[in-house]
Amino acid sequence: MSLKIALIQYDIVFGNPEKNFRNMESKIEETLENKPDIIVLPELWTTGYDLTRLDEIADKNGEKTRGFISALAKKHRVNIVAGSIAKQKEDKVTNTMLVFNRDGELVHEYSKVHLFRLMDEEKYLISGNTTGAFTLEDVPCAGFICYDIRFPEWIRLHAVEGAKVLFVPAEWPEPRTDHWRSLLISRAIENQCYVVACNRAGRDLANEFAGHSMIIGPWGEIIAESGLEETILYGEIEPEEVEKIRKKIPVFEDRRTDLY
Ligand SMILES: O=C(O)CCC(=O)C(=O)O
Repeated sequence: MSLKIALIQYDIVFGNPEKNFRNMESKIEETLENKPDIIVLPELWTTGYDLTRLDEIADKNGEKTRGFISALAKKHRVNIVAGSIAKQKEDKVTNTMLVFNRDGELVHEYSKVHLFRLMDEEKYLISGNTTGAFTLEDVPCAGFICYDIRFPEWIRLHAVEGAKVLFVPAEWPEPRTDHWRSLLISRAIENQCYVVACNRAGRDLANEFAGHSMIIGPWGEIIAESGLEETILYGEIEPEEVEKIRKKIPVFEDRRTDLY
């Protein structure tokens, strides 16, 4: 079974959830002519990195985003890996990924485990401590957020437990585009799985972002890759391929768990 993916490499309007919700609705609708099975959004797409105003603009209990994405997923019968949002619960804010199935049900919630100090995340957010694993279309998947991809041991845990597709929403800055590309390709090769990574486009007050959203296969091959600009990137994945690659080079069987 192949799955069609659409990645919305969106230029987030800084600190303006209302505009971002409006824009995202039309972007999601724009993907529909390609009949995607899964739509993927970038990190913190409702607010961008407007961290000093989170009191005002974070989504209280994630309710607004949940209602909005759930309705679109159900209406269009499409799975949506809804990037991440600043989710406020009592006085704490997390950088939280939400995943919805074609019935509009929330099937997964994951808060970024590794906070990125270079962008002051640890001053305004608290980290998550739950698994990235979930199932979509009967395929075992896992989700991580941006800086998380620098922690192969965290991602490995999920691959060992069976994840075949790794989703990565991000706001990755342009000066480290090489790191972004190399880390994503490495995570795909070493874990012998698909990597579906949706970065934002554009700039905010402090950073220009890298774009270069990517779909990478379990052999490390680039299935689709965008440039810097705002765009929608399309590609197809075949989760059964993962088993073939894992049989060809049985990395998981060859691990020396007696040593490490
Ligand atoms: O690790 C990096 O270089 C970028 C990470 C990042 O921008 C983030 O986690 O938001």
